[in-house]
Amino acid sequence: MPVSVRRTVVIFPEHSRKVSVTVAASLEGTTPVLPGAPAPVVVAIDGPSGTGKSSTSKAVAAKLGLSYLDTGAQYRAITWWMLTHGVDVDDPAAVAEAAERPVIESGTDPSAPTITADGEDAGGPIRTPEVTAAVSAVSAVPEVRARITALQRHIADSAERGIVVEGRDIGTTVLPGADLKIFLTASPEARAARRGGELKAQNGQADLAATRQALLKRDQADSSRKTSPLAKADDAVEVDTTELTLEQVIECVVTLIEEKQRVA
Ligand SMILES: Nc1ncnc2c1ncn2[C@@H]1O[C@H](COP(=O)(O)OP(=O)(O)OP(=O)(O)O)[C@@H](O)[C@H]1O
Ligand SMILES: Nc1ccn([C@H]2C[C@H](O)[C@@H](COP(=O)(O)O)O2)c(=O)n1
Repeated sequence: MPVSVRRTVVIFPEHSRKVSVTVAASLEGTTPVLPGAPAPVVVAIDGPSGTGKSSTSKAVAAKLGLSYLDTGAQYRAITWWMLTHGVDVDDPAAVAEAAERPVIESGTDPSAPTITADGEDAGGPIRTPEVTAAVSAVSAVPEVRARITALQRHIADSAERGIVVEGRDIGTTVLPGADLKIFLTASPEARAARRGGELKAQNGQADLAATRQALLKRDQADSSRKTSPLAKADDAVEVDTTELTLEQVIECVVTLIEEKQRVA
């Protein structure tokens, strides 16, 4: 819950002038909004699996003092809840009927994002192969999308300093009025190699061909569903990350945001 704290903050250091302001800061450490701070900026980052959305969005948000929302984690959390509550995830009617039941909560600190379902930490279980295999089917159900989209808009509206929201349909559907829209891409080979690197670190081995197949299968399901499929918004900036390091992608997005803020 927000509390009021008095802090002395140097707003114009170049003039050695200290200005004392009363700022609202949350006990969880949310950065306060200061007079003269840039206007809140809303950034949508979309793209297929393994293009670097999460890594880039988290780092950019941390650098610029913005909130961060991983919308894929929300779809994974509702999928995990359904799998553990006996809902048949291959039956769209059963999924639709259960869509309102779990309470899904996201923590938006980019240095420690969290996700819970009915208060239970879902951060680990949502990354299991079972959830990954079922999430495209669950997230295709319109009732699930309506519920999660409303939650995402509420979180974005509440972000005082601005937010980086990453997913598949943020620029097209969730936040069509975002200040900046980025669409990340990369070749299937590059994406498989990146995911393969993660799997190797976890299990000591990785089957690159199978990883590539699984990525493409999920892309196909996410791009072909009827309700808000994975798609680039007409006004999104496309960044092909195939030949870029993660640091270069982060720098590119930070520069695009700063340019937007300068002209705003
Ligand atoms: N430009 C890059 N060069 C090399 N590796 C990268 C790059 N961008 C991201 N990675 C690595 O690729 C892996 C996948 O990145 P990340 O999870 O950010 O992708 P994503 O688009 O969010 O995927 P998903 O949609 O499946 O969650 C991570 O291990 C990350 O460190
Ligand atoms: N805005 C979004 C975000 C995610 N999804 C679905 C489709 C993905 O396959 C799945 C998991 O996302 P990831 O954790 O891999 O980013 O969630 C979606 O439909 N819309």
